Amino acid sequence: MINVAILDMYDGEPNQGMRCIKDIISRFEGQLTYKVYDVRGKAELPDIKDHDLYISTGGPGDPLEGDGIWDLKNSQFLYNLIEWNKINKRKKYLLLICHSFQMAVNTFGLATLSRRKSTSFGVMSIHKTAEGLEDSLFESLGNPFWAVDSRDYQVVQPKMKKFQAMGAKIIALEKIRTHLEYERALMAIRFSPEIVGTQFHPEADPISFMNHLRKEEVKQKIIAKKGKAKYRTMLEHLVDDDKIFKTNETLIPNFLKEAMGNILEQQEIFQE
Ligand SMILES: NC(=O)CC[C@H](N)C(=O)O
Repeated sequence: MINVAILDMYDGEPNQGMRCIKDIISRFEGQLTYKVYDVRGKAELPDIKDHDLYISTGGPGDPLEGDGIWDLKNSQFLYNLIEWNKINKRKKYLLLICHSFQMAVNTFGLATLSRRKSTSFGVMSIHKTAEGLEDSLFESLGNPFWAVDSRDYQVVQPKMKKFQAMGAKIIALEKIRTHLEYERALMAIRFSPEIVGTQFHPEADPISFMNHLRKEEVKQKIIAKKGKAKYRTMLEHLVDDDKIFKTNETLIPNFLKEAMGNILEQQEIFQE
């Protein structure tokens, strides 16, 4: 049994992410269990030796802000993980979601983080790059594929020299936006063979998002900002089998299956 560390970045705020992540892990009954660490609320982070598999969640607020304690511990954790994987044969695997993805990009200095002109919220198309077409994380997903996006911040202007030095790759981008002044944001990065992250929410399931959209204040806000037609389209996208449902069923399971396979194989070959 492999014990997944869930690094909870929600800071005590109500969210759908934790339930969705636990739900996906529970599909691997008998193979995976999990333990939750309250990274922002309690500055809790596991010792790198304690787990082989990590999922770091989304969360509210500005990804460049911390309290000088938990955020530094988190950066240190990321550096430790990279270092560990450089020198050990038994690797550690990490999936970074949304807020965690943004923080990792900042820690490694891979791109610019900025506030968007308006919130991105809804079911969006995600576009694989040439490298993304070959990445195991996206196996069995179309191009584009669809995912829930929910954010005020964006990762733009990749520093390609930093990417090269780290061996990192951009594997997905935002849809092309018609206004020239908007840059196309990075939606997923393969940081290393073991570490991968997405700006969108691969854990989201249709139920969680539907419940959210049905809340009167959320509904009114979307209608006021985007119009009734857009609100209707969001609901339609939710029930399509090939959109959120497909991504929820595919992406994190791809990550978990590959990591589990590698962890078990390395355990067998490189016994202490
Ligand atoms: N859903 C998230 O994790 C949001 C990430 C970040 N706080 C933003 O607003 O951009």
